[in-house]
Amino acid sequence: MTSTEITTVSSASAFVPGPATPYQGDIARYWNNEARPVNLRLGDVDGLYHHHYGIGDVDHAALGDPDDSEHEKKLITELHRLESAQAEVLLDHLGSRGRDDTLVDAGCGRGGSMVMAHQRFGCKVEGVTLSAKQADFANQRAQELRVQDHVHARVCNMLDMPFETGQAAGSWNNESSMYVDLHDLFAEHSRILEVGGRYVTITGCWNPRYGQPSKWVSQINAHFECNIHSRREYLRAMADNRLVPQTVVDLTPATLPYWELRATSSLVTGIEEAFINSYKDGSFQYVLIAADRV
Ligand SMILES: C[S@@+](CC[C@H](N)C(=O)[O-])C[C@H]1O[C@@H](n2cnc3c(N)ncnc32)[C@H](O)[C@@H]1O
Ligand SMILES: CC(C)=CCC/C(C)=C/COP(=O)(O)OP(=O)(O)O
Ligand SMILES: [Mg+2]
Repeated sequence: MTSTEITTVSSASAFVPGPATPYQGDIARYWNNEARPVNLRLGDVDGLYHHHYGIGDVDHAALGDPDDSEHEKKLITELHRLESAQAEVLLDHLGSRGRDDTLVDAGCGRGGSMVMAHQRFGCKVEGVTLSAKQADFANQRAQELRVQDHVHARVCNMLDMPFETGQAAGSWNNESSMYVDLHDLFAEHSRILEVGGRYVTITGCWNPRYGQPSKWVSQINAHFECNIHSRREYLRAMADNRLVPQTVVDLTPATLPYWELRATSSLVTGIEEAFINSYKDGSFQYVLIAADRV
């Protein structure tokens, strides 16, 4: 039996096809097995679980004295605040969306951004992830928050989503586009988005001005089993798929305080140095791109 013929059962959806490629099978396994305290402890702060990084200045007054017995707890709360601030900025770039709209979170993780989008716009939010564990987690959270009629995750390949052509008023990738071919990805977003719809991504990308992916970028790829694209590739693949950038923001200076704070916490994972060094040597950038579907 080939991998495409295999079917698996998940409580997130009755029948889901097996992974489209062996690589996607590896990524599904990766996220099914993921339980890093840096993600779970931060999510426990307010019940919004993120798998992305933070932006904004650190509130040193909120952190208080490092010798304080509550310091670690305050640090976790602060890191989480910066990660939620990142999601708010992504949602800002979706523009004003109505209650009757459908938004699509491609690579939705545990669903924190989906809940935030619903709370902001009142609309329906559909998420896709390769991981059954993440989809179940996101749907469980939606149920606990009583938003399950509006927020729903499913196990599905973002390159082949079960949405009608033009069904979505907005869609996004929050740190999930480094797992797929960008031409395939933007062709699919372009298909599901209505004309005039909005696409937003926040991503880490290598900087063409540096030349090639640096050793730090290669280290990040190996750590997460992903394939970071260049900034140039994003813009080219969008242009080829009727996605016209309206805003490009270099968030690198805004994310460095998050990383420097995280590097001092007990929840370090060992990847902090690669992010800090690559952001500082200019080989890697944290960017937001918002594009109009034309
Ligand atoms: C780093 S996490 C980001 C999660 C979420 N966007 C957030 O901000 O919390 C990457 C996500 O991309 C998803 N992913 C990777 N490749 C995918 C694919 N081909 N189709 C659907 N989801 C995919 C993973 O399952 C995971 O949920
Ligand atoms: C910007 C880039 C290159 C992102 C790669 C994708 C990724 C793994 C994001 C964070 O996930 P996470 O929140 O699970 O990671 P961590 O455990 O490090 O917090
Ligand atoms: Mg994290």
